[in-house]
Amino acid sequence: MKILEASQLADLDSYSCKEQNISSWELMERAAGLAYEEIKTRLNSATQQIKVLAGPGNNGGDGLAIAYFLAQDGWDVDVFLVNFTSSRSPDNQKNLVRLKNQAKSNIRELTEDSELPEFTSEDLVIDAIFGVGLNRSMPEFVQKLARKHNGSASQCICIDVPSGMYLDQSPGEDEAVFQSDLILTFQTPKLPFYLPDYSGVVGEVKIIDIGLSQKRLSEISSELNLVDLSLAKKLYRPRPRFSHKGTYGHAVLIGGSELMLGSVILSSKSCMHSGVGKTSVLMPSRGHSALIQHLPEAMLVENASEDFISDQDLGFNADAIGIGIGIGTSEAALSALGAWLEKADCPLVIDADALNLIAEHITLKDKKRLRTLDGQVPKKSILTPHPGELRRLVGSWKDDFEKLNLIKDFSKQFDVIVLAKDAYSLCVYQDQVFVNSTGNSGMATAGSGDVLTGLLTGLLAQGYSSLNAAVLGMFLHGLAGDLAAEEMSEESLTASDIIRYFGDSFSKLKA
Ligand SMILES: NC(=O)C1=CN([C@@H]2O[C@H](COP(=O)(O)OP(=O)(O)OC[C@H]3O[C@@H](n4cnc5c(N)ncnc54)[C@H](O)[C@@H]3O)[C@@H](O)[C@H]2O)[C@@H](O)CC1
Ligand SMILES: Nc1ncnc2c1ncn2[C@@H]1O[C@H](COP(=O)(O)OP(=O)(O)O)[C@@H](O)[C@H]1O
Ligand SMILES: [K+]
Repeated sequence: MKILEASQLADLDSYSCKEQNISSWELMERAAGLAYEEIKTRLNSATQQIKVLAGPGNNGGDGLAIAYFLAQDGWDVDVFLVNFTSSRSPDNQKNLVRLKNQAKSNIRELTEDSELPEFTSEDLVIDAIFGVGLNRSMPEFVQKLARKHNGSASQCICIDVPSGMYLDQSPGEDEAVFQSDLILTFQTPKLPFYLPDYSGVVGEVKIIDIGLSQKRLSEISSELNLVDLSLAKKLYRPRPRFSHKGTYGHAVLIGGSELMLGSVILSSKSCMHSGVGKTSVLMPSRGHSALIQHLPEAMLVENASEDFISDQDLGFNADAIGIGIGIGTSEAALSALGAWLEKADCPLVIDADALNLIAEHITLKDKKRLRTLDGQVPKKSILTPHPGELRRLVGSWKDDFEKLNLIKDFSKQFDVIVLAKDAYSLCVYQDQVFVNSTGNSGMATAGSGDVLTGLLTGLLAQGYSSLNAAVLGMFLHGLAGDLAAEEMSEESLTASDIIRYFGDSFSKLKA
């Protein structure tokens, strides 16, 4: 699903009105009507007091229409006109006149001199002050209002976006943003919903299809996408009936060191469950018997050392290699990694300590040059850093938008795919950004990343392009975690459980 910028949304909006031969007011009426239908299903207590906060723009226009519909249906509504300017958009003005004529709700004006309303646990607040039009700090009294609301026990439904949220930047340190329980957003998801900087204000998100032009939407080029089931289905390649294990590739997992052997076993198991034809494992020899015990399907590659990975020749052609899990940061690991990066002639997934070693050997002042691993990270490799590893690779960022730019720069510089793992992982290739929609906090448990690496390596070996393997694998991994959590709770979820739900996860792609 495309994620659009404010200017693209405005374009889509006006194109749709022309295409459908409706006025902008009629579109607002439709959007507000659909938002109201959703609000209605959530109104359960007759004692609930509804407070609509409406700004003077089109977001406020939505709010005034919603207030009108609520009052029509007999709800008590207090409407606060948050008048930070004396001008109103024409559609807002039209809705205000209609609301006044209806004479069923209490309308009060709030300006910077007004006493701000109280919010209690009985209140349902509908925040329609600013939508996607916010382009500078909210006026101080609106920020005070947001802080007062956020400090109360009232419920809040935000229309389109929480007031105070920017689509293209994080809030300043002292800037207030309305905390939402529910966001009813129009037509397309908005990027900040998925970024850690806004995590404190984003509640449940419901995307409302307001019937904007599908034709125009398909024409608008967007480099930002939310990876949902329909996108994942497009990437998935069904298995031909007449096929054999050679059809699905030979994956190799290279990982482990003295005390970190379980992670490679986990990752190999994940790979074997990805649909791959064969999985071979190169690991310290002291882990060999454990691997065969836990994963008899896997094949072992001889390894010269008991404790560290080596750069032993495989003796066959690998279709994909996943490297780095549990290798540690010793000289032995560094030298084996260097050798593998140099000789690998198949796509790679690079994870964990391999990333730390690479980060250490990027010249800090001039990230253009790799020193020890000089230019050796093969192009189109998938790098899967968690936030700590990412920081070591690309440097520090002041906010999520700067982080995204650093990742894009890094991806361009080394021509690699960066899968930045997080609550909503971001898969970035050059300027293209894929935001994952699956996953849950039950996956914040040791080994979940190892499972992802195995899955990605398996998909790569099956012939998916690096970008498609990364995007599809990221989605399937989170989906398996979600399905597992549904059955067994987030708390008791372990990384091994994620693998057990790969089957159900793949089934969703075929449904
Ligand atoms: N795009 C769409 O498809 C639709 C949009 N609609 C609504 O329209 C909203 C966008 O409306 P607007 O473009 O009128 O913008 P807003 O209602 O978000 O903001 C109003 C105006 O305030 C001004 N402004 C921005 N930051 C300010 C600040 N810090 N202090 C003072 N003034 C500031 C801007 O000029 C802006 O246009 C959407 O979020 C949505 O709620 C809906 O009515 C239906 C359809
Ligand atoms: N709160 C969360 N919501 C969704 N996914 C999460 C959450 N926390 C972690 N994950 C996912 O779990 C995995 C954790 O990876 P990582 O930190 O490398 O784990 P490990 O190193 O223990 O294997 C990533 O894919 C990440 O996206
Ligand atoms: K809003």
